[in-house]
Amino acid sequence: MATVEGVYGGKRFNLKKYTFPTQQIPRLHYRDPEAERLIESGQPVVLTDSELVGSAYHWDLAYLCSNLGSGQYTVYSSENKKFKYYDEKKLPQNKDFTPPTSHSDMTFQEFASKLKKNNTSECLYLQQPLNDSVGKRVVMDFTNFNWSWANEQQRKNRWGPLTSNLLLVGMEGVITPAHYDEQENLFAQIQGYKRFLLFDPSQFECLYPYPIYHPHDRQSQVDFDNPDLDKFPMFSKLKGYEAIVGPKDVLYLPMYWWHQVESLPGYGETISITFWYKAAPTMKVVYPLTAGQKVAIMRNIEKMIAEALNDNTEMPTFMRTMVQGRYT
Ligand SMILES: CC1(C)c2ccccc2-c2ccc(C[C@@H](CC(=O)O)C(=O)C(=O)O)cc21
Ligand SMILES: [Zn+2]
Repeated sequence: MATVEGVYGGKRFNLKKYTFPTQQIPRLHYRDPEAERLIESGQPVVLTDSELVGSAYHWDLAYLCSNLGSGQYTVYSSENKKFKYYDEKKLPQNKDFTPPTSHSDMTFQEFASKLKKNNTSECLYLQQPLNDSVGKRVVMDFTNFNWSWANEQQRKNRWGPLTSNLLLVGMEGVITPAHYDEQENLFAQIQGYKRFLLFDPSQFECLYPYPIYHPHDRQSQVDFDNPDLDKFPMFSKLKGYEAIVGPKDVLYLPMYWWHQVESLPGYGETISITFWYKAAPTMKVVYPLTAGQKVAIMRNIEKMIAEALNDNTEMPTFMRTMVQGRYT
């Protein structure tokens, strides 16, 4: 895989080279009116100086080992550095699906010792909602997050309720392949560097997500390292954005925006915390519809058809019949 050298904030990074062009995401002080405008209009922006998780800037593997208690943590394991999320609830209706990663529960101490052994045959990614099983110092750090600013953003942008704070600890080099989420996300980086590749929701037609009933729903079918342009011709039209997110940075990642996230090698394990907010209930539909709203409409239609047919194997024929020679 070809790499290109990137310099950012005086640091050098080995960045994987892809076939599509990208441009930089703005990086602004969190109180900059332009930053507020971008968030308000659902555009990604890297925010500095927010101290959103300032009380956790001292979190490192050792501190978390001593203060996360002996609770069980979900640790994903992959043979190839890629962590393609899959929805376990959809496995029964997809008999021939083989999960690309496995996961097991272990204490944080067990996870940390595996990281130190770094027998890099196995790639590990800890992903765990922060809950009350953590030690009291971590609870203290959590309560001291900059909630007044986060709550202000939630109110001003009419986001729904905060649904979860995920603690993420990844081995350097792990990659979360391209997908979109249905929640607003304030992504706070504590340790290490993550490269975000971002794509506007209108790039849906270039990224070919799996069918809605597939365990990889919301993930792109395209292998970014070896795109099959016969199967996915529009991928050659893809245009993206990118940002390197380092310690103390917060990335506002708008709902429905596609993202691929790479824990950049050479700077140790990455520690991040996500703040996921449900979407605000759409009170009054305003036209023209946004690209994200059109994705939501497509999802609802796919769900309805799958439910009505009650047999996913009929979906391809049904969808083709509806569109071929009529809407093509
Ligand atoms: C890949 C992994 C560990 C995972 C496995 C199984 C179920 C869920 C998840 C999950 C959810 C969120 C992230 C964080 C981030 C990507 C990144 O930072 O790597 C991201 O996509 C986001 O913040 O929206 C990462 C993961
Ligand atoms: Zn995501």
